[in-house]
Amino acid sequence: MIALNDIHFRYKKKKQLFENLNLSLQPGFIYGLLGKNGAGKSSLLKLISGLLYPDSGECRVFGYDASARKPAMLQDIYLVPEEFNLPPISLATFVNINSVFYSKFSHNQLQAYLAEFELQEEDKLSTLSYGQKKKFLIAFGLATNARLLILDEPTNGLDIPSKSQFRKIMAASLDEDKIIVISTHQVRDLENLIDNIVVLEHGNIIFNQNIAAISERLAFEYNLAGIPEGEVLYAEELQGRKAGIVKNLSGQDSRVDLELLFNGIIKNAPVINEQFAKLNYEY
Ligand SMILES: Nc1ncnc2c1ncn2[C@@H]1O[C@H](COP(=O)(O)OP(=O)(O)OP(=O)(O)O)[C@@H](O)[C@H]1O
Repeated sequence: MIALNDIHFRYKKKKQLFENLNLSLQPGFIYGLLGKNGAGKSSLLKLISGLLYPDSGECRVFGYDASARKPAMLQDIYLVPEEFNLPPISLATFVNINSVFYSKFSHNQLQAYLAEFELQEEDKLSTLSYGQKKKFLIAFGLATNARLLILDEPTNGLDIPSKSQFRKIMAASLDEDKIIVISTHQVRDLENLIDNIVVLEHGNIIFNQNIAAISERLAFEYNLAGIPEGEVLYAEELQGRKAGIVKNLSGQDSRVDLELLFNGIIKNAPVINEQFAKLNYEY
């Protein structure tokens, strides 16, 4: 489990980014971390992986203090960053150098992922496109079998077939011990993949719910004509019509539209959160 307790953090000469931030992430789930540019997603991921230290509070990863960066913790974390510089060596050499840090690294799994992403081990990293480099890091990260896999904008640069391969591979790689955190702007890429949505805004967690609760409480409509105003929680123009989020009064689970949900949360989080107040109380 990962627990962030009362985290305070600011970059030098910048205003406070996180103040009293609390978050808990459980094994067996894929978390989607969403937020506008500058909301604090990458900073939060760096705090979790011990690359940034909180000014106060603590971040515990599988019982370890993340900022201590103990080897036992580090071998159980893999972060695929949004931006990276890879050395001009072959994929195979990169794997030989780096796999030793991960005691559960599987060369067989790596080969299967590389084949899926159509990458050759003898290719030089410097000759790969941005999307191919990203796919290589994702494949390497999965093959580490780290219990915490963090992916910052993983689908950025991936073509359409690679995005669906990515979703398939991610879903298949999750087991009850693993926590996968995916940060992205491309919310549609996470559809049918994530179990929980965490939305950050100006360093605050403004929404944190699981998909099952969302599909039970909210419904996503592409034509709001005829829906009583009191049931509409969020509306936006979509191809000349009004689309939006409504209260789910049908008793049936809805199909969650992550883009509408994200827009609704950013526009009016309290109204959306209100729908979950009873649910939280019940638990
Ligand atoms: N190294 C840094 N030094 C100073 N300020 C930083 C640094 N990195 C990020 N920030 C600031 O912290 C805030 C959060 O940035 P962060 O990169 O965590 O956001 P983000 O949600 O990942 O954004 P994006 O979606 O654009 O990648 C921003 O205001 C940013 O300017």
